[in-house]
Amino acid sequence: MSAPAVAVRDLRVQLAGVPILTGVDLSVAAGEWVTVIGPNGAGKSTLLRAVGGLLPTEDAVSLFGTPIQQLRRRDRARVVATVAQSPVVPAGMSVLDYVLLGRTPYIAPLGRESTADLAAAHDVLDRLDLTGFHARELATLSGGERQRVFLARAFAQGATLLLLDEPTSALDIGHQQDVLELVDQLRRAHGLTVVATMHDLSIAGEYADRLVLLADGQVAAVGNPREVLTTELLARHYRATVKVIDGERGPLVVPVRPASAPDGVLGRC
Ligand SMILES: Nc1ncnc2c1ncn2[C@@H]1O[C@H](COP(=O)(O)OP(=O)(O)OP(=O)(O)O)[C@@H](O)[C@H]1O
Repeated sequence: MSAPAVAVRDLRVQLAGVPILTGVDLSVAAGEWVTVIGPNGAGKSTLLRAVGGLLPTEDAVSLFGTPIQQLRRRDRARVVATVAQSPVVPAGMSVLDYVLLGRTPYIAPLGRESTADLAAAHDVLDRLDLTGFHARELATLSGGERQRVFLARAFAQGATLLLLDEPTSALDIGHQQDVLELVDQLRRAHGLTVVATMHDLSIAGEYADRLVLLADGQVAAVGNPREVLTTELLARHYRATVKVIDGERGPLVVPVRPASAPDGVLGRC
């Protein structure tokens, strides 16, 4: 049997001396789409950063059977592409140059991008509805346009594992669907594995094979969307009053105004 795309065993992460993740286990099969959900501060982004090799994790994280700390930077970039929640935008950089950063693992040190690299960059820009944006300075784009450029860079990287931290948070409903359908098409066409985080629970359930509910730095539930998106689990871990409706592609989660404000509601604002 082949190694899972992602294997996380007893992952513990402390930041500034504070335990953020405490004993997280997660296994994601090659080709699978897993979305991590959970309330603010649960540790979702931290988990993605650890899986992407952006935090020291000793031997707790392996990608396709190799402990991530053993992968050299260039090799790791061919395996895993990460779209962070708020990537740093280099000052003065054009959209095309930013997307071409995704081709770095394929360009020789001190070399220049090839025609194939340029074609790959233009192709992803077209697919993400960004034709004509290549010469624009990244900093001048709207939030949603910029978010699609961040995704374009990750797609251009041609990695087999995509880590997407709230990839559609700035997108209008149409572009949300376009982007997630594109991720799913790429996944099916190229056997990509996707690990995402999302706050929109209905969308999370419509696209993911499995959901992982993270709460207080621990896995509180894992399973298919119907198993995880239940009124009980969402009330317990989000302190939210919701209705869960049976949708064609998975459960749809609708927030409903509680009969009275739950205890501590002001403390959450
Ligand atoms: N560098 C850091 N130093 C100290 N604490 C940190 C650091 N980075 C994150 N944290 C804390 O770790 C906890 C988890 O953060 P994380 O960003 O992983 O949560 P999240 O589940 O992605 O939250 P959200 O849904 O709000 O994006 C939070 O309490 C956050 O304040």
